[in-house]
Amino acid sequence: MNRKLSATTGDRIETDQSILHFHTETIEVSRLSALTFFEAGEQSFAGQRFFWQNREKTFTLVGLGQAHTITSNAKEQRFDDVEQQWKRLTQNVVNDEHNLQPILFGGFTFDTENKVSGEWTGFPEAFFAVATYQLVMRNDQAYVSIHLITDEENTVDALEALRKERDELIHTAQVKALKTYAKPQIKSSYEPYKEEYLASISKVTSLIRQKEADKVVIARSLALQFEEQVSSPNVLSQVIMEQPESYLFGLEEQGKLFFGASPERLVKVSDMYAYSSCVAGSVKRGETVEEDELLGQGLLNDEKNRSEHQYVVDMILQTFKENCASYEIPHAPKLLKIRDIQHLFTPVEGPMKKEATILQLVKTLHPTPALGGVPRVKAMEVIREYEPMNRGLYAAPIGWLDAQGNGEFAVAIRSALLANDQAFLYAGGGIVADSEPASEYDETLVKLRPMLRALGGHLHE
Ligand SMILES: C=C(O[C@@H]1C=C(C(=O)O)C=C[C@H]1O)C(=O)O
Ligand SMILES: [Mg+2]
Repeated sequence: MNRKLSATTGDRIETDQSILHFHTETIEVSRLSALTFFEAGEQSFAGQRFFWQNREKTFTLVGLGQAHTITSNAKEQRFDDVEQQWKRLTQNVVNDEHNLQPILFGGFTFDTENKVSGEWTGFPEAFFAVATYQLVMRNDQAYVSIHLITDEENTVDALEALRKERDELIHTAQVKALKTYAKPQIKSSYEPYKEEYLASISKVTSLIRQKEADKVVIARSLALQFEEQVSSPNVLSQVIMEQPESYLFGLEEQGKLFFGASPERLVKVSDMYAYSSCVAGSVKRGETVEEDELLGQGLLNDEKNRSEHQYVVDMILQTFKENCASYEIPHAPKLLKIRDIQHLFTPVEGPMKKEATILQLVKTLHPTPALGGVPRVKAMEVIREYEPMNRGLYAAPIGWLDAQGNGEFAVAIRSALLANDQAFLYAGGGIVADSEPASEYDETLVKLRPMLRALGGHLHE
């Protein structure tokens, strides 16, 4: 049975342009797979969908269609811009006892000053959407909301049409057996600027030795050409099966799907309490338990990796000191082991100051030295000079927030952009004084592996 939980009708929102009404209505549904719900939108909403699941698998979010989009090209102001637009849009949305509010999902690009054209050309510096049909799965319960944001006064017919389509989508998702997809067939692959990448590691290392910077993260890409077009549900089904210990995300926009499986939390806010994580320093998994332990212990004691890690800890800690009333942080990193790789990991948390918000934390934290470098501005200049690509949403904040200020953003690493019958996979690593090109290259291969596997590849496995 689908139970009706809440309805707010006709909240007035005054924007600069017009008066918008934000209608939301939520029902509880008895059984639903998030992936089949995503798939149910294949006919009508391909290109306007999103998928999100947290690492703990306690919160899953799917969006079909766009009731409203918020974009910004305001450079450093894009975080404030999105925050203000979202506040204005939700100022009258009433929270119900189930805390099922409309959710805004999207991301901010890595670097607004990057002018390199390519697969990301035309993508806004911030892109967020409120779904027309929103599925939230929390604590084993599934809720489907419809959202209608319009300047029309009379919405009776429009809402009725949305309810009808909602029921059809749920029905399709519930009765359709989960498809098993064949892996995409790769026709060819290449590593753009491989030589330039290797040369840049030497150059950046020498810049660091000359004290021009302390740490700079340099990334590269891998391009795949498929035999035929690859669908979003296909690749999402692969990452859901293959990467259970990571944040899973997918965002369709401009006919492409940006997706990934990231182990790295940028920030989570729950009732004005903030959580972040320092993830930097890497080694592969071992073939045996013993080798895995040895590699892990080696990583914990490795000076080069500990220094990569410490820059991240120092910077995130500074942000918590400024934005939180107090904070907690362990004195030494632990190991974070995921399928293909192990990282040094230090969690940070603390109660936020009254004026702090999730998007202000995202703005202050991005890019952490795990993805940018130290000092930040210099590192960004070095990245622009030595990385001949545009990162787009790779290494950037991706996630969600609600109208109450709760939400979570991951760092969009272990990610790829799927564009019809092509894909671009991205990976990088933290360069410090004693980095070596060959081992950094190998580290990127390990980091490319999850997306490569999901896309039917098996290079270097
Ligand atoms: C840059 C990436 O990962 C980051 C760099 C790491 C490193 O250099 O050790 C480890 C984790 C991430 O913070 C990536 O996966 O592309
Ligand atoms: Mg590294």
